[in-house]
Amino acid sequence: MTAANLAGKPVAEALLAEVAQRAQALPHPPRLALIRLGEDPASVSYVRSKDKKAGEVGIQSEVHALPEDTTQEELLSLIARLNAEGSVHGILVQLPLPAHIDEAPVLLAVDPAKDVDGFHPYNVAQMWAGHAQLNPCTPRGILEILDFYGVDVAGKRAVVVGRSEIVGRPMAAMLLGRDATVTIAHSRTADLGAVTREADILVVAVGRPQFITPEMVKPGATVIDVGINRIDVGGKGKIVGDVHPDVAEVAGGLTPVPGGVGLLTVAQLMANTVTAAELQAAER
Ligand SMILES: Nc1nc(=O)c2c([nH]1)NC[C@@H]1CN(c3ccc(C(=O)N[C@@H](CCC(=O)O)C(=O)O)cc3)C=[N+]21
Repeated sequence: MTAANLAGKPVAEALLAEVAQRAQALPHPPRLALIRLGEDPASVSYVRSKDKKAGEVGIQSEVHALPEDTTQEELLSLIARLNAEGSVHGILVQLPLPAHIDEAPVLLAVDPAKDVDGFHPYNVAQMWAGHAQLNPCTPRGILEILDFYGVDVAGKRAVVVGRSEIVGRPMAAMLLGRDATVTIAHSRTADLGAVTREADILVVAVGRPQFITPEMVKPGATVIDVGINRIDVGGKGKIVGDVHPDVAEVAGGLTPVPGGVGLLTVAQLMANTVTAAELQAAER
């Protein structure tokens, strides 16, 4: 068997086309503020691609590139200013933040209505309660992939490997919201392979290259690879996922890396920005 390639591109294109239409229909163009501290190359590149994609779908974006040594107070005062600015609909603080910044108060400072990452504790609680308006981009984008390729979720066994606040935990909440039977596995899970082999839908977000091998996968399962690991292969940089390529021989469907989930993370950020703008327009 060889797994269907669950490519992100057609899914992202369909979502972005809908987003562009919704942006057009608004009284004012949606506006997204992207905040980044320091010059971490991955963060620079991610923020650049978000900024570029926004322009393509009619979202006005602005990058606030602050120095690495920006203080917590300075960052909080920028967020307060953007919260108060009525024409700004979405605010994203790129993670990870430098070590001297305390992340929790920063996420708490973003107006929940402008929290296009879905990381504010109010939005996290709404999500677990099953009625969030703004969901974290990566797991929400994964639901778009499942829907696009016709993968049923209700009643299925879903296993999420990884318990991060930005992927694993919200993914579990959203799969539960779609009536899956959900298990969260992690680095301390005993006999991980026995757990992952139960999965009809296996979502892997552990940040370890090629960690999931074929014998850990139920034949025919849908496997979603969230990993983006930059590794060195014979002196050349290469991006690989958390799932070993041989898994394609047992899985029913597999997302590629690159070209899979990452594309949906960015597309879903655009969707969340338009949703935030729509909700704020309705408030006035
Ligand atoms: N506040 C915040 N929100 C985020 O949403 C957020 C963040 N911080 N910090 C870092 C992670 C990572 N992330 C990705 C964005 C785009 C791709 C992406 O475009 N991937 C492409 C290209 C891969 C590449 O060349 O790097 C692909 O998978 O094909 C991946 C990952 C957003 N994140």
